[in-house]
Amino acid sequence: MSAAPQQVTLLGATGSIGTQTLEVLALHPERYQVFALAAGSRWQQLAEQCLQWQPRYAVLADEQAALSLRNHLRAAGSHTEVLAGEDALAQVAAANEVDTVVAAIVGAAGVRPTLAAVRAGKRILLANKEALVVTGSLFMDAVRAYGAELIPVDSEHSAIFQCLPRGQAAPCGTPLAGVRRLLLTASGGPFRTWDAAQLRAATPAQAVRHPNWSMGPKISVDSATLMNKGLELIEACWLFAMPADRIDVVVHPQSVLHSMVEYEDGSVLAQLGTPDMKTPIACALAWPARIDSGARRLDFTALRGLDFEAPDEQRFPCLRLAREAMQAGGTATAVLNAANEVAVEAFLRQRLDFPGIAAVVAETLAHMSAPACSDVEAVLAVDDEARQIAVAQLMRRTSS
Ligand SMILES: NC(=O)C1=CN([C@@H]2O[C@H](COP(=O)(O)OP(=O)(O)OC[C@H]3O[C@@H](n4cnc5c(N)ncnc54)[C@H](OP(=O)(O)O)[C@@H]3O)[C@@H](O)[C@H]2O)C=CC1
Ligand SMILES: CC(=O)[C@@H](O)[C@H](O)COP(=O)(O)O
Ligand SMILES: [Mn+2]
Repeated sequence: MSAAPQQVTLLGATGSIGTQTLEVLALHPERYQVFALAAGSRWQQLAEQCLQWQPRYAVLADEQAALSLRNHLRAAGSHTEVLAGEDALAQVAAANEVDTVVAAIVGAAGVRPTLAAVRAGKRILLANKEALVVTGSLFMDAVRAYGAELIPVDSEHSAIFQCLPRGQAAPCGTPLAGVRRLLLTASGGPFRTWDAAQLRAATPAQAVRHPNWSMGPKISVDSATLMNKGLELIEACWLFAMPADRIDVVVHPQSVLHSMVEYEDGSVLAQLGTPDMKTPIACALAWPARIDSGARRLDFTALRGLDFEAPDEQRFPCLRLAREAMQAGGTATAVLNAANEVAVEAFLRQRLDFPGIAAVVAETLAHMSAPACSDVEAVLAVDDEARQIAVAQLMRRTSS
């Protein structure tokens, strides 16, 4: 007898990870059913997805956009119930009927809905790295306390997860025995070979043109500054209970080798594949089983070589800032993330130049004490304060 299909809630359905998740789900209708689709405000995109997938619920954070979606779906004869607001995101993440929650909202906006899924003990497929960067130990404590299952979707963390002994990966709480260090690969982004003068003139259109991956605008800019690798270093610290000084970053411009685990005996295990997020998404969905992802297969005879080099923290200081924030502890990583979100948004709106992103993050960190917090709402209050300080730093820079 075949098992009943898993019920999936997809947070961030209209985004890059969200749409690629639906592509994978479409290959396996016997294994997965969509229970809820959720996004921020782009109701037309969500409407199309709802008409195709007929989920029980559709949720938009934006109330006005939810009204438009409700009217549209009613007129089209859809039975999908439309909900609005942050509480509704948490509701569909925690609903009893749901087995798996794909956490693919971008930024700290994903903290509360993702934690709702954690507290309901769901199987969580985590793309929303910022949720972990912001809440860190509170997030991992909740995973353990509520018996949730956490499977990484981020390509590097999926690679590490696959290279660790099966069944012993996150959330272990202590570094795995026998593991010496983790090696995170970085593409180096679109500006890998650019000098300081070129970086000062870099435009948003150039920054979002990633050499290997097709992704949303925020993470694409993070890749260009190397803040993405900084956020991933913090993400790896929490997921694999590794201190920051046992995680190295190595630039690998081809993005074919997605990260590595070095063991005490000198063995280094790596996971390889074409740069296509459908592979880690399918891996997380079916883990420990393996299913077709629809990704193009890796043709070794077509590879022109795999290159590796050290990251340049002079030109790309965000990686160092992230490592230092992790080592500082308290809520420093929440401050780093909040300032980065403000600065990236300003850069995308052409209100800040490219080097200004790292500068605003550094100045915000310097202006805050970043105390340790014992609950998530207190961390989110620090996030809020950091955003206000980052905006003040932005205004100071643009008025001088
Ligand atoms: N794209 C990729 O290849 C990878 C992404 N990730 C991570 O996955 C996450 C998503 O990235 P990506 O898909 O690129 O981002 P996108 O910008 O493409 O999509 C973001 C999604 O989040 C939704 N969203 C934004 N704000 C809110 C909100 N306040 N409440 C509810 N939903 C909201 C958007 O809805 P709307 O469309 O309505 O605005 C959209 O569905 C990020 O944390 C990123 O770092 C990790 C590895 C790879
Ligand atoms: C696909 C994925 O996981 C992204 O986080 C990707 O790694 C970004 O590439 P960079 O290595 O350039 O940050
Ligand atoms: Mn990644």
